[in-house]
Amino acid sequence: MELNPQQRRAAEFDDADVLVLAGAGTGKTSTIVARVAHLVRRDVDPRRILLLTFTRRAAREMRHRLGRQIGADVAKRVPTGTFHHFCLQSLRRWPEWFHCASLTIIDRDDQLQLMKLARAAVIGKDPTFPKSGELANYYSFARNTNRPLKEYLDEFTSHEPDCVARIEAVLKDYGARKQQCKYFDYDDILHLFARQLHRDPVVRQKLQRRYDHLLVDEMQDTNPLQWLILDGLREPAKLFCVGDDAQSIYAFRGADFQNVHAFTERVPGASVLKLEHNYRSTQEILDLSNWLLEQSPLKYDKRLTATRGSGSKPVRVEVDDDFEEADWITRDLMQRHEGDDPWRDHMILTRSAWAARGVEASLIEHEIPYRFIGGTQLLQSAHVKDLLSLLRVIHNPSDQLAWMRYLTQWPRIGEKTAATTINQLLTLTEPAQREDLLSKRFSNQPRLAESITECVAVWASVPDVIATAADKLTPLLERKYDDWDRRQKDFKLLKRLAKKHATVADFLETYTLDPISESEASNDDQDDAVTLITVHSAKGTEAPVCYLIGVQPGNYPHVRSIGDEQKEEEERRVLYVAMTRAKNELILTGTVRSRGAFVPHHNRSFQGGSGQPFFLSSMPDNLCATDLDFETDFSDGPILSFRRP
Ligand SMILES: Nc1ncnc2c1ncn2[C@@H]1O[C@H](COP(=O)(O)OP(=O)(O)OP(=O)(O)O)[C@@H](O)[C@H]1O
Repeated sequence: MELNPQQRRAAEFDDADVLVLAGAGTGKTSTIVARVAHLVRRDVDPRRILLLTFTRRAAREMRHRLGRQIGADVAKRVPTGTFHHFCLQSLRRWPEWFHCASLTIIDRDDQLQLMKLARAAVIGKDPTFPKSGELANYYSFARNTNRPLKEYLDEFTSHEPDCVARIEAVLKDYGARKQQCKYFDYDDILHLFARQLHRDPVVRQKLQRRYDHLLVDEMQDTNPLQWLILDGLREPAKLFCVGDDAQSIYAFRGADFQNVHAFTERVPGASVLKLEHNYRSTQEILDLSNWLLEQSPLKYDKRLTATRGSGSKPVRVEVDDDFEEADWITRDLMQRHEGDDPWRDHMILTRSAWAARGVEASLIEHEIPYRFIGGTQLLQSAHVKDLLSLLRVIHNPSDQLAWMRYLTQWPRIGEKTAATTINQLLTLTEPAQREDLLSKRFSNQPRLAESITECVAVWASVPDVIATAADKLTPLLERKYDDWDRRQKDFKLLKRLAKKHATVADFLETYTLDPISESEASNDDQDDAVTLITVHSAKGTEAPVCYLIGVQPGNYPHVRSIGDEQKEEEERRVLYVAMTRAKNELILTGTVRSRGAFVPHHNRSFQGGSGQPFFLSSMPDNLCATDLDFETDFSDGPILSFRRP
């Protein structure tokens, strides 16, 4: 692929720090990859180029593309990964710099468990007090935006001072519990790294000396904490950041627009370059996407033009309910497949895994191979967590949540017995002492201690550890879960994933940091499959044919965001990101029911009957074809069937 002059200028820009503002599909991934290749050809040591991406998937894709340009061996030497991955690796590599000898990364579920304990201890029973999920969000948001908790609570919540003080007390207790169990939640990783980087000049100097170039993808979705990390690492290293303000969809996690908008103020002398030619989509798809942005009160100053020229108009398909929507899509997919289109050319985009359950069921029913990215997370399933609890207690004997899960899954061990046992376990320092305690205390359950001993014996081989754990726990779990036949296949997936990891710690951490979905794991090596994907996971992806489901009032903008201008605006960008994934065909499906209100068939105009705002309600007719423009077939199944023009 030949770079265009704008892309080449960016890739080879050697004068200063640079921000590349790149619209959707304008080749930013291609440009970043070309930049790394350019630097390597200019004799920069690949190990001194740090490439930070938003997801593990994006990192894999970059490494793959880079391999094609400079050879896989050289590409492997370029440190490439997410901010979390990079920071965690640094903490592990130089624990003395960060004062963190051993740590266990906990996921959102564990975080909530721990928060529940803290809330119960400090507040007791008070249904009016914020729930654990809300408290965890406050905690995370304050840290990602790098604000003191009180300042954040005062500014962004409407709680009374007394309540703010109680929230602070719960979060303090949560912090103490974390420390006691040697837990690190997701945000601690960045926080600790950034804190040391800025507090300790020696650490800062050592880290700064390691890199000559910092390349950052999806700059618009970085948060203030991530900016602090970049700011601490730059100089003499040069920044090369690529972003698109119209694709910023992570404000809910603390992403900060200013990292793009205020770039030149923060990095004196930096240049801003633009990529404006879209290579992905046909002009009709871009016309609709451009129109959507133009409706915003924010000035995005963005009009994408298609280098590919004209194609077919996006299509709106209006359905009565989720079933009809699912049916319509599977039939359309099958029709296309019969016409020799491979499954992999099709992507179905959804707001959430929950919203896609109808479509997923229909794909299964019709035996259409699919991969769900962003769907049910493999490591979150109860039976998988049961198995992982065994690995976790060996990896970190202070891991109280894992002990609780591990012990209480055995018959006749309740939370009380488990809690007293855990208290005793925490006082012991040697593995043999713990195993001894467990085998004596639970002599009627010999497998409980045996499982630990046998896993420890094969600890050096991750696949063997998983196989042993699965073997020991299966008789137990078989009895616990009614649908064991369905569940046990996940253990096979775990064994397959295990092969990719050198240590159990790495295995546990990788998927806690960037969870993998059940179907993603099972269809990892299946080449020809439809992609079902949440819009938030879809950044950086594309497909010739994209179905965007649930395009209806109540979803765009989402009911929860209505009335909050910033959130509504983010919702617009979510829809924009979704639309701009399509290369040749974009199909928007949605129901005409909204909050129980039904719009009569002849009145269907995608506006819903409830008066809820809807981004497409004033869409000019010429931007989309509707399914009603095509032949209607009442003979079988769904009311509307669609024939491609
Ligand atoms: N110079 C070029 N010539 C031909 N095709 C190109 C060129 N640059 C990019 N492309 C193609 O355009 C498509 C989009 O490129 P890429 O994925 O790099 O875009 P992006 O800017 O990262 O997109 P987004 O931000 O929307 O995810 C890809 O299929 C890529 O191969």
